[in-house]
Amino acid sequence: MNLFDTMNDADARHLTKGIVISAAGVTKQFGSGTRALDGVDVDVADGDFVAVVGPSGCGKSTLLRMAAGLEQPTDGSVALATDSVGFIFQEPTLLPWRSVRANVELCAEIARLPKAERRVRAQRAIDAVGLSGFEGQRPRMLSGGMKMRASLARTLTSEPQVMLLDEPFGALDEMTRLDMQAELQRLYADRGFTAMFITHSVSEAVFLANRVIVMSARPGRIVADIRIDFPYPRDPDLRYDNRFTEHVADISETLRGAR
Ligand SMILES: Nc1ncnc2c1ncn2[C@@H]1O[C@H](COP(=O)(O)OP(=O)(O)OP(=O)(O)O)[C@@H](O)[C@H]1O
Repeated sequence: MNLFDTMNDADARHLTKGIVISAAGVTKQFGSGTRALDGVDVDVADGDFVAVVGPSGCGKSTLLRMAAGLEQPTDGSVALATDSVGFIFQEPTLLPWRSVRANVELCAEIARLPKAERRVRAQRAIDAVGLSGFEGQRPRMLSGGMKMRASLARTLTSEPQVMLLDEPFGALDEMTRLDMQAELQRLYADRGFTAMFITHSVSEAVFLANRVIVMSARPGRIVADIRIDFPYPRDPDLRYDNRFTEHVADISETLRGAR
């Protein structure tokens, strides 16, 4: 399906062809008086993998929540070209009374996919995130990392056109995190969804994204927008490539100046 077939009129007014997420002049002032974002302009093209890095509290989650329609800007506008969106929060948010399999099937169930199709997709996603053998477990039996894997599998099962990910791997141990990064970029290479991914890890951003956006301290503004041109799928050894470490050094330097 063409993304733009699903655009509603309000979105269409804001979006030019090929742009899936568009934030224009976005400012967010909370009722508490906190000004989280200040004049943010960003366009995410169809098929882009955009990572967003920035100091803690600079408004990254707020921007992502706006893209998902969970928050409204005080000024400016945010438009999304599709309602096929998967959101992965910092917390895995699994239903405790459901098994892993039943949790993973949930999005596909809500999307009313036939049961057999749900089963196949859920199993594929469970295998992809390394949870095979745990299908019958309840969430309380899982480690934090396994819960996050189940959450990722649940979102993958509905095969969203846009994935909005808010520090999904932040709670994982280093080895698991590297495995999940490898898995996510492989899935991205296979499925070609559009992604907006928030992280505090510059090397995670460079490994996953074809574009890294650096935000300033609150109120967040965009201070850099860097292309990362390594082809997908990416080999984990890319991390030892000089061009990779140069990107990490440049972005880290920009981040230091943005605090
Ligand atoms: N609903 C809310 N009401 C009031 N203030 C809020 C609300 N949501 C977020 N904030 C404030 O807005 C600012 C930006 O928050 P946000 O969570 O977007 O930042 P962030 O860059 O994602 O932070 P972190 O990297 O620490 O997760 C913070 O100061 C936060 O306390």
